[in-house]
Amino acid sequence: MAGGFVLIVGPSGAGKDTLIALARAALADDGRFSFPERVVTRPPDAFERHDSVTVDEFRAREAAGDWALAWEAHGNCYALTAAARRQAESGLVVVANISRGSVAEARAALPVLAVVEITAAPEVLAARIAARGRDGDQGAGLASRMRRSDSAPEVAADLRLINEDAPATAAAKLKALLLSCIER
Ligand SMILES: Nc1ncnc2c1ncn2[C@@H]1O[C@H](COP(=O)(O)OP(=O)(O)O)[C@@H](O)[C@H]1O
Ligand SMILES: O=P(O)(O)OC[C@H]1O[C@H](OP(=O)(O)OP(=O)(O)O)[C@H](O)[C@@H]1O
Repeated sequence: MAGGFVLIVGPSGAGKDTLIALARAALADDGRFSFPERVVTRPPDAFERHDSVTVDEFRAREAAGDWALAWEAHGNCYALTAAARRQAESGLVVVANISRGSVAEARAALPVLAVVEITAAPEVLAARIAARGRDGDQGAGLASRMRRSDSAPEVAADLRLINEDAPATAAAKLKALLLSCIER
């Protein structure tokens, strides 16, 4: 089996973290998959398991070559680690959420098995972000996330999931795509 990344992208509120968490739970006993934590300069929260670091720590680790892919958005710095890349290179299917703007760079620099775009109608996104209530999800933060949805680049995705029904519906399709990566 050739390992590599399955990259999850889409606008704020589409359900990326939700579907990744459901797929991770469904595949928890399957050692062929990895769902590594991203490194983010955001305090720990209940919405996404991530490795929370300061900006200074992020920059120091960047200088040390610790990142496989890094980007900035919403006033935060984000990275996938070199350790995650080594997992992909050693044969695991590594599932991670990145920026739509980083897809081309990721395809050029990393072993990428598939890009999955999660989406939903703009009014659905706005309602979900407002209801989510994470720091930055209200007022100007909500407006900025919605503007970013509109201005994002077209994504060359291998699978597009419209997550407007129950989360389990799209999560089952994501799980099927992940298992198909193993069988290639
Ligand atoms: N299919 C769905 N139906 C209803 N609510 C959903 C669905 N998928 C996700 N949500 C909710 O929408 C909000 C945004 O989901 P989240 O996974 O944080 O999106 P993203 O990571 O793409 O920004 C969360 O509060 C989540 O519980
Ligand atoms: O360039 P974009 O495609 O707009 O994506 C920018 C960032 O936003 C999302 O992160 P985050 O989880 O912080 O935000 P979200 O939950 O509101 O999508 C996504 O995972 C990227 O890290």
